This record gives sequence, C-alpha cells and structure tokens, in this order.
Amino acid sequence: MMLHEGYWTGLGSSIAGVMFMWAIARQYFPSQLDFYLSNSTSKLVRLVYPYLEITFFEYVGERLKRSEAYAAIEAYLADSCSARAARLKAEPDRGGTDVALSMDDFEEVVDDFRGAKLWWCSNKIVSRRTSFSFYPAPEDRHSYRLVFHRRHRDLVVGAYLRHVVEEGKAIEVRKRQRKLYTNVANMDWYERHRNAWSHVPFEHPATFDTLAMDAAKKQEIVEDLISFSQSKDYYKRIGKAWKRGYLLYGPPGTGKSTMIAAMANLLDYDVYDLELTAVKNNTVLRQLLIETASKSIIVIEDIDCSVDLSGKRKTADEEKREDAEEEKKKIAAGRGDKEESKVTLSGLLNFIDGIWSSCGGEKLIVFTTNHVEKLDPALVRRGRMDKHVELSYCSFEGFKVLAKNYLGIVEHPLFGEISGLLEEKNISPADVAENLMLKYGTGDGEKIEACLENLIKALKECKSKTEKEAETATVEEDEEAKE
Ligand SMILES: Nc1ncnc2c1ncn2[C@@H]1O[C@H](COP(=O)(O)OP(=O)(O)OP(=O)(O)O)[C@@H](O)[C@H]1O
Ligand SMILES: [Mg+2]
Repeated sequence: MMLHEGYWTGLGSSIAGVMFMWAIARQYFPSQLDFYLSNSTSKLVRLVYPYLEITFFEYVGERLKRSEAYAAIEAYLADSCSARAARLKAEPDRGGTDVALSMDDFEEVVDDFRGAKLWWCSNKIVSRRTSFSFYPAPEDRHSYRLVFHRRHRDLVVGAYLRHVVEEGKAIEVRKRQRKLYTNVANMDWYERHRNAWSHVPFEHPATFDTLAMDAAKKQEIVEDLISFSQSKDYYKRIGKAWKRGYLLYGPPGTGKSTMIAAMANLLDYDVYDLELTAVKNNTVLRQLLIETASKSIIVIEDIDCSVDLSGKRKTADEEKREDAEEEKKKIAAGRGDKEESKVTLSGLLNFIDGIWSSCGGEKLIVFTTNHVEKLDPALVRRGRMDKHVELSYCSFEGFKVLAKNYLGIVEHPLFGEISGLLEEKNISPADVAENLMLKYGTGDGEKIEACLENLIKALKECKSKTEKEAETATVEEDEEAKE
C-alpha cells in the first residue's frame, strides 16, 4: 500500500509534537520522569537479566571513614582470588621491604562458594577537577562490585559475605605491618588536607620483659591490658565505648615512652603519636580522632606542656563560632597552618570521651607527664584516665632487670653495694641504662665490672632522696609565693 505524502508529513509533525510535549514535561517534572523511565527500564532489564549486583564503596557517609567491609574485601580478594586475576597492582608493604599485590582497577575475578559462582570487579570513578581551586580535588571513588545469580541471593547475602568479611579481617591482622602515625609531618598543605596522619613502620623493640619496674605492678598492667583487649562483649554489655585511658607520670627517663612501646608490642596495636601543639583547633582534633583505626594507642606525650589547657570549658556554640572565624581569617590571609594551637580543655575532654571517641573501638588513650600535679583534675579523673601509673626512680629490682638486659647477668659481687646505694639515691632507669652500656674494658668479665663500677660512681654523685625532697619542697614554696 502506498502512503501518500500527507501521511508522512502528518506523522512527522505528530512525532515532533510528542517530543515537544516531552521536552516541556521534562522541564517541569524532570525527576518524576527520570524515575518513571529508570523504573520501567530496570523492570525490563530484570525480566531478561537474572543476575544481582552489590557494590561496596571504599568510603561511606561523608568520606569520614574508610569502610571496614571494603578493607576486608580488599584483603580477601588480594589473598584468595588475586592469583586468578590477569592484572595486578603492586604496592610497597611492610615498610617497603615487601611488595603487596592486589587486583588492579577494572579487573574481574571469579570466586566459588558452596557451588555458587560469583564475580568480583574492582571499579574506580575518576574524579574530574574542572577549574583551578585552592581546595583539594575530590579523590577517585573506589568500589568493589559483586555479581551473582538471583537464585544464590540468600547464600550470598548471608553466609558468603560473612565468610568474606571474617576471612578478610583475619588476613588483615595476619599481614598487618604495625604503624607509628604522626600528625606533624613533612607534608604540604594540600597533602595534609587529604590525610590527617602520616606514618612509618612501628619497629620499637621494647617489651614488658625488658621494662625495669616493680614486678607486681608490671604484672598488674599486663593483665589489665590483656583483659581490656579481650573485653569487647563486656564493654558492649555495660554500654561503654571500648577504650581505656592510661596516665603515665613520673620524672624524666623513668620509662614512660618505653612503656607505650611495650604496650603496643604486647597488644599488637598501632601507635598514633598526637602532637597537640600542631593541632589547629578542636575541629581538627576531632577529625584526627575520626581517622584513627581500631586496635591502636593514641598518645599525647608531656600533656602538661602541650597547649594551654587551663582555660574554662567553653560551650559547643562558642567553640564552633571561634573555629569558623579562625578558618575565615586564615583563608583571607592565605596563610599556612603554622599558627598557635587553639585546642581547648573542653575540646580535649571531648576527644577523650565525647560521642566521637567511640569511633572504631578498641583504643587506648595514653597521656604522659612529668608533672601530674599540674594537670586539670577534669582531664585525669577516673573514667577518663582509668589507670594512673607512676614510673619512678630505679629500684634494686628494676636495676636487676636492666643488668640482665644489658649485661646478661643476674648476680655479681658488686650488687650488694649497688642495692644499698639505690635505696639512698635517686637515679632514673635511663641513667642506670646509660652506665650499663658495654663500652669500657676488654674481656667480658672486665667490661661488666667496669660498667658496675661506673654505675656506683654515678650513684655516689647523685643527690640523696632526702636532699632531693628538700629541694623540691623549696621550689614549690617559691612558686606558691610567686603566685
Ligand atoms: N623503666 C625502664 N626500663 C627499661 N629501660 C628504661 C626504663 N626507663 C628508661 N629506660 C631507658 O631510658 C631511655 C629513656 O626512657 P624513656 O624515653 O622511656 O623515658 P621517659 O619516662 O619517657 O622520659 P621523658 O619524661 O623525658 O619523656 C629508654 O630508651 C630506655 O632505654
Ligand atoms: Mg618520654
């Protein structure tokens, strides 16, 4: 049948009319139409495509925290499936001494689980920065997509994903190179806005065995730490965040920093060494806290001289206003970050036990100080700093630990004299350790004797305990008089 010219003209104008109406409708109801379209399309696709997909993004929420599920999947795929991948990417591992292989972007691997076949794809959405900006560009968005047949839905959502996450976490723990993090790093402004912390491998060799202190006290601390690390359910039951505060105080060179390293080695935790003077304000402090992982120790050394924490507690509104003004000033002046810290006592208290402090769980917060009496009572009250540990001058018991560590001896004729002197004199374990370094004499026996003689000489030069106490009392009286 021949269609005459008028028919085509009529059809053309009808299509044009529908398109015109469509364009108008899109302008006034764009989201409803898109929804209708995508809904109909996906219904159609579902009819012919029997597979389901689940996407796991690297960052969830407002990019505050890396997803634990993503990290576990990454570890699982790297360990169990990467052998089957054709394209791998290599990154330095274990402080650069090893290479860690993982699936490259846009690579696909197949996994089997109880007879079901599953496909994992690694995806990346590349961020585009359209114009020059002072602000850091949004990072690329990484994700893993899991594809499986609709009939395996229950198996995958239940048992398989649980298996992947549990297995992945176990692999993470097994392969973990512990890290020492710092917030004072040689990073430029741009880099610092991306990562609040920079890190190096944690390799401190200190252990509780090599720590010179009262044996019963040492045992109590070790038990306390182990019981903390095994108390996830307990903390949940009593409704408390899974964290514990330690206050280590005592004169210089008595082993406070060494004890932190021993704690990290005992529990296999990372260490975040927080330099408060480098933290601009309470907002940055909170951000640093959010970016700490679980199984870690957050350390603030010499808390008494970190920043001025004597001020009154401020309300949250006051703090926010001050922070915002501060930020504005900085942007206007185009200055860097080298400014005095505006961290306040209330900011720090919030850091220790505010709502955000429960992020991640399994954390120790450790403060060290040489002057416990100078600290605000609110900062160190029980509940915030749950355990107060005094590290003091070297006792004979402590000396014996050091003699075993440094000289490999448990007995010596000079021990009697040393024991008497240690009862009378104040000497730090650091000074004792310095004298026990094998640097004098030739043969082993001669070297050991020279060390012990040296220690005796140093002890005789030290002030006696009573002299030292009188001196401290005079200084305190002078300070009080001045005030
Ligand atoms: N109790 C101790 N047991 C074993 N070694 C110790 C002890 N105390 C100090 N030392 C030795 O002395 C050195 C200094 O100790 P450390 O840095 O832990 O002291 P500190 O209490 O943190 O001092 P400061 O208050 O000055 O920071 C350490 O490298 C360690 O070798
Ligand atoms: Mg120290």
